[in-house]
Amino acid sequence: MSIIQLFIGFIIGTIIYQTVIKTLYLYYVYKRRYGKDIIVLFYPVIGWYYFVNQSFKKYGDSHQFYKTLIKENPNAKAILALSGFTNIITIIDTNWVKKCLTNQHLFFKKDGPFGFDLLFGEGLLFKNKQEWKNQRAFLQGNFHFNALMERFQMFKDCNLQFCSEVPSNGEYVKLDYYNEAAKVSSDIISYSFMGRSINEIKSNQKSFSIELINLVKDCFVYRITNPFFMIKASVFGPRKSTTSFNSSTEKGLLSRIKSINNCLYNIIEEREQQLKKKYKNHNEMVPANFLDMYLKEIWKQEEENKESKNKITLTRKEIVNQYITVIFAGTDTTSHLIGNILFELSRNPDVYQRLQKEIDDNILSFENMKYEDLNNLPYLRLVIKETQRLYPAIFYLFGRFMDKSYTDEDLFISKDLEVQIRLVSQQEKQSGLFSDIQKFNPDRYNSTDKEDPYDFIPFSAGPRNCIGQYLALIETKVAIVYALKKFHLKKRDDYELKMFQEFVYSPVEKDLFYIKRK
Ligand code: HEM
Repeated sequence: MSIIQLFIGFIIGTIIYQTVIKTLYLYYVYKRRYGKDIIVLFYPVIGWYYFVNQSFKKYGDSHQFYKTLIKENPNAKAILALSGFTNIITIIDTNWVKKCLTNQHLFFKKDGPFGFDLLFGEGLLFKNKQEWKNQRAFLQGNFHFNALMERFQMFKDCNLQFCSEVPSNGEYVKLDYYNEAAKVSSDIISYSFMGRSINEIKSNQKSFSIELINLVKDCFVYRITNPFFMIKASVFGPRKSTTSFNSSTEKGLLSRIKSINNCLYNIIEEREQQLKKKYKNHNEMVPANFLDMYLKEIWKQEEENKESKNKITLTRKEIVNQYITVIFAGTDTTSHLIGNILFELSRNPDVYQRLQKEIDDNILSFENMKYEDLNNLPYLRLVIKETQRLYPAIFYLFGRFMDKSYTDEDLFISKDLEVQIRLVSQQEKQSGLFSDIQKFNPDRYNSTDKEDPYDFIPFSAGPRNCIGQYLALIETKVAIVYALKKFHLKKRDDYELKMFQEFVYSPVEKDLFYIKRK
């Protein structure tokens, strides 16, 4: 038997084991244990992305298929699915979700978009165990209220470019509001991390952060839609598959990744030289942004290393990957929240008027607005929450894996499964607070009925929740105050709302309302 025949035999054997033997065994174990509490789905080879597309074609909503499934099975605790070549359990039950999130240390991440190791490998989003803990502790301070308060003026400055092309002749126009908000979001994160000079850099002939976000989205879509890569990943694992047997599309993506990484290494090197000219040693240094904070730590480790031969633990790759991580995790998620709030205001005049009044009563002008003024906008807080309920940017956490199976009196998760944790569970079940689920009704959260805090957790929950959530909320509040102070919004009657999940779950049309300068 030749080597090629052996290789083909190995691939076929792996596929049969993954899709038939392992799958049937898992379904037997779960059905025996939980019966109807577990929904079973089969998407062999083509993967769930095919059904997402089918759902979009049929209902204009890529998630309608799942929403209906959960509504029709209100007591289901989880969905067990073979997607492509992977067996996945999607946890729906609120208590089970709580158990998974409070025991985050038992789960780890090992899969992500094409090239995720090169883009995020050393970043917070994909680190695990002790390394994740160290990074989280190192970064945390930058996302606390005090640190955000210091950057408040920069948050305001970045907003001045929002819808700057709207003419001053008083005419209503349509724009891609999501893209407008994305420019603001990515600038806020880039300036916080790198300082303002990042704006001058271009990669692949496009603005740096826009190229970065597009590249990560392209890598995401490629990972979940390309059968060639799906087969490769199930045989060699997602890391190795990125760099072996590359197709021309993969080579194109790799070259864009290389050029983004080169740009970032150059920025770091330049800044390092500036700092070393300005300061004699690390103790003198006053970091102006996240990059400086990292460079100070590297400098410190290098100085200590000279004397004590300690290992240098912080690398320049970590800085590059961390920047890509926060830009990616924080841009589209926040800009979609802002865009969706404005869209809902445009078509809910009562909510719009009430919020406009709250803002006008409490904030005299955008220019003089102070950080503390944001605390006087309780209705805006409800509007944000209701928008996140109707348009959850993220439906599921990144897939988690385990070293050993989890078992307690009520929950069993086999280590042979990839675990997806669903962040939206209550609303499809149509009970209590959520009886009118399609309606945009911020007041539902004013109700005395108690919701379980784990029913809806747009920023996730537990120790591995979103590190940027306060930044996102402050940025959103500033953006909404700016929009309502400077512009009028008007409903568009001729649109059809269609929702699709790429990285974030978002409207397909991006110019869903009219806007006019005040
Ligand atoms: C509305 C806006 C946002 C939403 C809905 C959101 C949602 C989330 C969710 C659900 C997770 C958990 C992911 C997982 O465990 O698989 C997460 C993690 C994360 N988010 Fe956000 N996020 C938002 C804004 C931001 C911003 C503005 C930043 C940074 C500037 C950010 C940075 C991160 C990072 C670094 C993680 C990984 C945390 C860790 O693993 O310890 N996010 N986010």
